[in-house]
Amino acid sequence: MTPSARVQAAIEILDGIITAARGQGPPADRLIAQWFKDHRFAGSKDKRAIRELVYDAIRACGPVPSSGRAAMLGLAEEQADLRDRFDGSNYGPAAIEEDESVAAGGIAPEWLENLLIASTVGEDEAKGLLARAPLDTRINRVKLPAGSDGIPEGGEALPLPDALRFPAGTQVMTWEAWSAGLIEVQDLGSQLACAAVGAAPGDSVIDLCAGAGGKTLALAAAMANDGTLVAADTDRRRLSQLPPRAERAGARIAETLLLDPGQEAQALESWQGRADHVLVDAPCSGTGTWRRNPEARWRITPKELEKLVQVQARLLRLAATLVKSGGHVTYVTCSLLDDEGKNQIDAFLAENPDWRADMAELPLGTPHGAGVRLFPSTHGTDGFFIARIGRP
Ligand SMILES: C[S@@+](CC[C@H](N)C(=O)[O-])C[C@H]1O[C@@H](n2cnc3c(N)ncnc32)[C@H](O)[C@@H]1O
Repeated sequence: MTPSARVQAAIEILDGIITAARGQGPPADRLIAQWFKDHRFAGSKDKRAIRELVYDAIRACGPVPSSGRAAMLGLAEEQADLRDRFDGSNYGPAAIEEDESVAAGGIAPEWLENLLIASTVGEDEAKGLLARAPLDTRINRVKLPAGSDGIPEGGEALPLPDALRFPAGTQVMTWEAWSAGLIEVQDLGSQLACAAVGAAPGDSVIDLCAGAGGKTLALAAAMANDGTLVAADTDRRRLSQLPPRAERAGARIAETLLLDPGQEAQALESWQGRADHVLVDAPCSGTGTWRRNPEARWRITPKELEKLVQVQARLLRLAATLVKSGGHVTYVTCSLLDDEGKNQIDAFLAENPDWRADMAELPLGTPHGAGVRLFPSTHGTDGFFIARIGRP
């Protein structure tokens, strides 16, 4: 493909991504993969260049652009030589007309930028949300006890002993060590969230929003496969991905529990006041994961955010009923918005003055309210809020 044809391909894909973002359609990655499937003439170099153009354009536009072409012209404001690709050549984009619509830059739609500012996220921290993420892994101590061989070479050591960082794009999933369950792909921020729980062998632990089990597997490893570990979620599809992952990782103690939305407490009735730890990795806007899903900032709406905040508050209160005296709830969101983090814990502690903030000591994190925040720019992780509170 010519360089201009690649730009036109990226414009077409961006059109699909913009439509999907407005109508809650498939994520960008899936739309890109579909385009490649439908256009088999694109070679591997074409694919790499097109993917890069698409993601660069998404990152370059704060608000949702009016079209893929407007988004690409927005990117051309940063990468001036891109304008030369609008040459009207065969399969290339038509020449640029005067007064054409050019998508606005910025970090995110204005309402979201305002919320980030109100949540004291600085300009550099906000920009860092759109950086490229490296590839972090966790050594699975269930299968690779300390001192054993088999740890992949070349990884950068990180402030958690089992965390190793590789460059973005490293194909870890093709490695024998991954197939054998010796390592897991997991952002350092997620690993820190699991460390904050403080789960130990023999404990009873509930991972209340387990999804496909990324954190469940880390908890099983921290518990050395000894104790009780319930992985609950309302999403059948995500939860169904957990048992095969647990099998590969040798996480024998993980048991799944599918919840009915709105009926979670009934399904967990037998757990009232019994758990040592409950992890609430709450559903959230995902402002901390824009490095991986930059188009997520075009998808979220104020109304959806409001609904998420309500669900988070409900799940936090449910979690509190499940822990025993002396037990802990660890509340985590991959968001930097205070409404989804600090304010949730502040409100809970105000309503429940007998509970106390009892944050675990972590090697990274900026104190924020009763917990800490992690920033891509400062800590090299996804953005997170993590707090741990204790029942008297
Ligand atoms: C941030 S994701 C969890 C990611 C997962 N813990 C991991 O480490 O891979 C939030 C999860 O909350 C789940 N969820 C949403 N509403 C829920 C509810 N009412 N009760 C339990 N889980 C819920 C979603 O299905 C989603 O899997």
